[in-house]
Amino acid sequence: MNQSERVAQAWAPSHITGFFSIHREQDPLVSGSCGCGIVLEAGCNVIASFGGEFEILVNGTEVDARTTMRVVRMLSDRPVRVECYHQTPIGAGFGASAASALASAFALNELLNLGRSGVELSQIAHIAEVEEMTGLGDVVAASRGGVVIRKRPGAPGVGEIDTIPSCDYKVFYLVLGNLSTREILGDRDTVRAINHAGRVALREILKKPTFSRFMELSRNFARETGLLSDRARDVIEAVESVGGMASMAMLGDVVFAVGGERVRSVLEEFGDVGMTRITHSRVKLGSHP
Ligand SMILES: Nc1ncnc2c1ncn2[C@@H]1O[C@H](COP(=O)(O)OP(=O)(O)O)[C@@H](O)[C@H]1O
Ligand SMILES: CC(C)(COP(=O)(O)O)[C@@H](O)C(=O)O
Repeated sequence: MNQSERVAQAWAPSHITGFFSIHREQDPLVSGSCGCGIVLEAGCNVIASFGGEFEILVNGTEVDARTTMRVVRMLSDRPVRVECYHQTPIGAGFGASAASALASAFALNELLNLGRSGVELSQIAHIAEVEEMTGLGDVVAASRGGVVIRKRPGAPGVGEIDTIPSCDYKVFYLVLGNLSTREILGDRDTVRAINHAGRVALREILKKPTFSRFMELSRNFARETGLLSDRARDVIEAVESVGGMASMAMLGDVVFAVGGERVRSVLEEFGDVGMTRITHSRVKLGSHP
């Protein structure tokens, strides 16, 4: 196979944040977020190959994927084609931009024989997310897997994280609408509300790091920040009425829920229900079903 025919593949998990606080410094490596979230079996597959020009396709369509383009420019000075195939919705609080940035970094490292380490590549994806304001803590979490507590902000290898011991719970989700992370992170009043509620939630989860406590604190966070839409609140109450647990995926108008088939039935009354599960997998080479 000549070099121009080479391709490299990587996969990274998506991630839903339940609650967070924002920490922005001059240096993107020490910028990020604190909080807690769940890493998902559904993520993003990336195929990298050589091309006549720099090209990024997202689900088959050429788009202005600035976060991923930053990753490309940090790793390659020759034209490459990066194809991102998402297994979760985009712009809906699933950390899709982070998953694609991570998987792109790993695929390009393989394609170009760069010899970078996992932490170095994850830091490049984190920098791209922070500088494009499409995320703060998703890369850190997706680099670890499971239910990840971000105790101190910063890129992989810089921030401090821990985990909540958990099973790979089945996670249902209902997409009610999209939110722009960039817009929300740029709104001063919302950021102030997020930081206050996020600090309280982090303090509480560290006292009792259990999955049910995470879900309870996430729901309270969504209410206290004013980010929870009326419709999402109705959905969460309906899930809780059958003994399930639910909250809002940050930052998307999306409800995520756990609690078995009775929860799926309740959610189906409100619209099309997606399903994935928590995973302890993390970014890796190759594709992932
Ligand atoms: N490869 C990519 N795939 C999807 N979105 C991308 C990609 N690269 C950059 N983006 C940008 O990231 C945005 C989605 O990021 P965000 O609003 O944080 O939501 P989420 O990360 O939860 O999907 C997209 O609207 C797009 O502008
Ligand atoms: C919540 C958010 C700031 C954005 O998440 P998303 O919209 O999925 O990119 C996340 O990056 C985090 O730091 O927890």
